[in-house]
Amino acid sequence: MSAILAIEDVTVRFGGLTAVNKFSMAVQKGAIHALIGPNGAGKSTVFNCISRIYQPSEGRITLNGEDISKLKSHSMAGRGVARSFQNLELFNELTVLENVMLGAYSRCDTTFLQRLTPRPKQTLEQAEEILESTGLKNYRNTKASGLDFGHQKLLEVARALAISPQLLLLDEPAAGLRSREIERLDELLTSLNKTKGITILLVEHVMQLVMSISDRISVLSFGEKIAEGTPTEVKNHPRVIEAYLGTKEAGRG
Ligand SMILES: Nc1ncnc2c1ncn2[C@@H]1O[C@H](COP(=O)(O)OP(=O)(O)OP(=O)(O)O)[C@@H](O)[C@H]1O
Repeated sequence: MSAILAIEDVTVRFGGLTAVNKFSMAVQKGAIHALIGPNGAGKSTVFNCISRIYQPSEGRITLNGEDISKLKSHSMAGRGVARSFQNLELFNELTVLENVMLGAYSRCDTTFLQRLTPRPKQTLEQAEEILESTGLKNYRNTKASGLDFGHQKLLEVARALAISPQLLLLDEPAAGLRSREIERLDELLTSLNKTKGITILLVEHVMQLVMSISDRISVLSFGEKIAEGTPTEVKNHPRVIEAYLGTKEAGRG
């Protein structure tokens, strides 16, 4: 395997606060990689650097070897990088199908005029296929606002799939989901990874999902990487136990 995404010595400062400090991580092509850590550890900040919403103060980020550190966020879709957001960003008054179809137009390899002239057949067929694979087919004509929360989270993933991504960035996809919904998300992400070869990087607090689907996990605490490895390695790492439970003593308990 080779790295699809490499983060090298990235530091992010907000005024006097160092939110991320010399953070490095490599996501291998075809892997499911999770970025975890306690609240305020710097996970979303790293995510926002990758999707080019934040500019690192120092360091380099490469995608398939290309330095993307200076690119604008809208050019990421054209490079096959899709992301879902922590807070749902759906078009509530549009149907499930329309939401997915619109997702396809965030791929910015077209001019504005071309985007105003849709390719209905191609986009419709692709959207139907995504609804089938994400289990949303029966909700095709339901407004996004009419879905329950679990299906809205699935729709957020479905919309990201509309650009046929090579790398899918998911920001807390399991937040607020019930156990059965987490299992469904687990099956979906595993299937997207195994059958479509999509590399997935997720930030997530729900350990049931992280430990089940991840090939590799990186752990941030106070902006610094404290551990990295397989789920088993990370779960038993003393610094991870300490970061989550507060003290080494608590970790042993
Ligand atoms: N735009 C910003 N301006 C100033 N400070 C920020 C900004 N974004 C994040 N921070 C700060 O950077 C630190 C890391 O925040 P970040 O949101 O990346 O953590 P996180 O690990 O994603 O947390 P959570 O799990 O709660 O979402 C925090 O102290 C946060 O307050």
